Amino acid sequence: MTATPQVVATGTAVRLEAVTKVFGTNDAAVHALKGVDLEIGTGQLAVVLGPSGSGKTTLCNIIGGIESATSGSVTVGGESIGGRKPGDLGDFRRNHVGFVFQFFNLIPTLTARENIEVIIELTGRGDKGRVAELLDSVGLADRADNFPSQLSGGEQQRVALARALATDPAILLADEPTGALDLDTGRQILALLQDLRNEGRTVVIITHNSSVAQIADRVITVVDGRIESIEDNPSPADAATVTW
Ligand SMILES: Nc1ncnc2c1ncn2[C@@H]1O[C@H](COP(=O)(O)OP(=O)(O)OP(=O)(O)O)[C@@H](O)[C@H]1O
Repeated sequence: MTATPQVVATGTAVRLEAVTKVFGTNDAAVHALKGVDLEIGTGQLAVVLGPSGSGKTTLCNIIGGIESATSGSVTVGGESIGGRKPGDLGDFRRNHVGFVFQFFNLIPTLTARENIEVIIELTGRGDKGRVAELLDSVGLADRADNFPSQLSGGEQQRVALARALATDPAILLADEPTGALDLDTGRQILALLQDLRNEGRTVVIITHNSSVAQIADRVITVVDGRIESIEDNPSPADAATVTW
């Protein structure tokens, strides 16, 4: 009798080849990425680690179509975006990517529900009838009518996560999602991100916190604009056990 084959990632969600990014020109040029090659599989949770200024956010922004690469090839969700300017990538972002940021970036004059609805209106993707379900999925069913100022940091990050999911993105990019949170609250956000990975979504977490790498399928370390290492972890830790 043959063993049942283990189902692993079925494709490539992100592929970067020889990607460079230079900000500014001549004497003022900053070489933020100096030839980056990497792959992230569909349904993987990848953590991009690196010290401050190493190029993590630049990498995240290029994957998400917020910045364009100076050179190299960038393929995300099957779309080749390497040579395209951010202004031409609106459809790409709407169709493929959800973003979560360190400081939540909620609109202060809108309630939790409205912060999600506005993204559905702006992108034309998602279903306003699912907003309550989205808030429930991040444990905030009873806070829909609260403004950001009435929510804790962790709760605001949950709203931001629900907002990112409203358009049903194939890839979720989270730049320092626990950076403004205490340990317990940060762990809860990591657990939600891990749940999304377990549901088959591709999740990329950018952080300088090496403890977060414990929950990753793939750990990509960036140093001084270059990939220092890419390591695969066959048995990622449960987010609830991670500490820092
Ligand atoms: N718009 C910009 N103009 C000029 N230089 C930039 C710009 N954005 C980033 N840089 C530079 O590119 C390099 C990489 O920055 P990046 O923000 O990607 O690093 P990071 O690893 O995310 O850092 P941190 O952890 O501190 O956020 C840094 O030297 C930074 O100063």
